Amino acid sequence: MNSTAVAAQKLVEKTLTEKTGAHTDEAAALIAGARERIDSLDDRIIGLVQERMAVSAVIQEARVTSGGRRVNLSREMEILGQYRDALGKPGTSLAMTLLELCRGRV
Ligand SMILES: O=C(O)C(=O)C[C@]1(C(=O)O)C=C[C@@H](O)C=C1
Repeated sequence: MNSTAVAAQKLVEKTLTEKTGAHTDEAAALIAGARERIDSLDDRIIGLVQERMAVSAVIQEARVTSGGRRVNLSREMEILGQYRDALGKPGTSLAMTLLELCRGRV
């Protein structure tokens, strides 16, 4: 590497360190790699949420078309319990947000 390349590389490293909040290059590299995995997981989670919304709409449409109510509270209680059992109290909030996204899309 010539001196310009070394200077450019240093600039990149400094930026990476600043971006991650790490105090060593090693930690900055680890964090950058892990953030890529998180971005990929978040993409998949968003896709799954969108898929859940579509499936929920099919159920609600069938129920409403058959003369029933769009919302089914006993089923919502089951879902809230499942998330709370798996994730603790914040799981309940997550499930409520998911149900809010899924309700009313018929
Ligand atoms: O399972 C159902 O009966 C649904 O309508 C799906 C769903 C959900 O998104 O999980 C949505 C609305 C209901 O109030 C309960 C649950």
